[in-house]
Amino acid sequence: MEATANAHFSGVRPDGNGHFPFIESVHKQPFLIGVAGGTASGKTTVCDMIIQQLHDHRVVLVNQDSFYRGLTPDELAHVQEYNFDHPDAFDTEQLLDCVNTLRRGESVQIPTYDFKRHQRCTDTFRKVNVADVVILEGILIFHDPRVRVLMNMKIFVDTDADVRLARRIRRDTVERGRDLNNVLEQYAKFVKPAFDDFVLPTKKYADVIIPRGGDNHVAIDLIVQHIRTKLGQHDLCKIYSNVYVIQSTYQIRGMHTLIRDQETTKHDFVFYADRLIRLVVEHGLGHLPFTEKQVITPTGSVYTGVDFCKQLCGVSIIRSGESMENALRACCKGIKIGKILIHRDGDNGKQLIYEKLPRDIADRHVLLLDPVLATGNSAAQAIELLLQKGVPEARIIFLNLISAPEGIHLVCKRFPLLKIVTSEIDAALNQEYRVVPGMGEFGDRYFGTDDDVFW
Ligand SMILES: Nc1ncnc2c1ncn2[C@@H]1O[C@H](COP(=O)(O)OP(=O)(O)O)[C@@H](O)[C@H]1O
Ligand SMILES: Nc1ccn([C@@H]2O[C@H](COP(=O)(O)O)[C@@H](O)[C@H]2O)c(=O)n1
Ligand SMILES: [Mg+2]
Repeated sequence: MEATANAHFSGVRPDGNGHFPFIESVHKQPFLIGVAGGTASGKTTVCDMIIQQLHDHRVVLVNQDSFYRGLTPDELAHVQEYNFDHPDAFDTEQLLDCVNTLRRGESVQIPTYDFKRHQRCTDTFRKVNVADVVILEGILIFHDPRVRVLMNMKIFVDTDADVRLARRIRRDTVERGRDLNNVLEQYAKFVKPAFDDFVLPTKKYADVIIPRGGDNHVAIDLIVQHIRTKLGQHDLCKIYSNVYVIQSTYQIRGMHTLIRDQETTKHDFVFYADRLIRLVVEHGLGHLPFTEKQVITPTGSVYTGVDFCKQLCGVSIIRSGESMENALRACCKGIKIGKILIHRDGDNGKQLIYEKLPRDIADRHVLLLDPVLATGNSAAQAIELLLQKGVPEARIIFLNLISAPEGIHLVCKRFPLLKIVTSEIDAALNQEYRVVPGMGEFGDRYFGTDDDVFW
């Protein structure tokens, strides 16, 4: 990408929330958790425990059972031959519709199912309102990739088959009015083979596997703690539409695990921090306006694409921000990069002591670089300076690896038009104003000036 002047801007306009239509708005919908596992493994019990512990959030439970297809008279006449454990027993299209409705923030009517009659209760629906967390639970809830892909977190409840069978016998004879012989026959003929063929193969999709279901309080506490952290991030993205957290993947979480580990060597820290920085920079560039452009390919065909925004520059907040310059240069050939040094002046705030910025900065989009957003004081001071230099607030994109909620509140309240692009939002600041869990002094670890480094 060239970083020369004279770019012309696209006709693409931000929507009412200031988003460009090509940017996906991740994390704005309810946090979706999938809970799968064999019959009577304790899925419902685990969900109830999670809901109880998340009492200060709006959580709704949607059971896959509600989407069982009602049996036709013919199927009903041969119910002993019907496989309720096969994926086709469920109306997954309807389940998908309901989940998507909830994701759009709308309430939905969920069907109710009668296990005694093997029928839908045609006149009874359960209204499920919009919530912070939606839990989808069912033996085959991970089976359809279209449903699976919507989940922010996937849990598999793993309970011994004998224990499950014992529970199933008790439940089906007591609650579902079944005869013991029929329960055993159905189990051998359908439930067990379908578990092996359809349920167990979905265990690999789980982020968390809970052995022993509801008895495993440690696992459930950890899951709830994780959901709370994620909801914190989630809430911030809902409050501030200008905060973008890059979509989390195992690769990204793996890189974060490495750079946050105090025992990671300087070499590895730099390597993985650089990879993450590159991702954040690329995501940040995706928020720049663009123009449509047609080119002729070597086959002589027309390819209609886009042309990058050319009026941009980087500004790093010294010293940590300088670690992000290489990634920006690698993405934007010849980009101008200015610098701002903010010196801590006692406990009462920050003092700017150095700035070197492109003279025409007011005409450019600015990518502000600092790997950690903690209190937000340095960032706010740097942003104030950019505004004084004539940079419109809406043309500033602040890129960082980790943001603390306190910093996000400060920056977003003061500068509502600016965008923040980050790779993770952490839990909070501690009493020393350090981000927790955080990753320590980024500059020291990156530039090797930390006395305690392990290498
Ligand atoms: N840890 C447990 N100890 C004893 N009984 C349990 C435990 N977990 C679940 N149960 C019982 O086993 C049956 C099945 O549990 P449930 O949570 O409904 O499983 P699932 O939703 O996976 O089918 C229920 O009757 C429930 O009360
Ligand atoms: N009419 C029906 C419908 C379903 N089943 C069985 O329910 C099981 C799933 O529910 P869990 O709470 O155990 O996850 C599944 O194994 C079906 O065999 C049924 O018996 N009758
Ligand atoms: Mg259940």
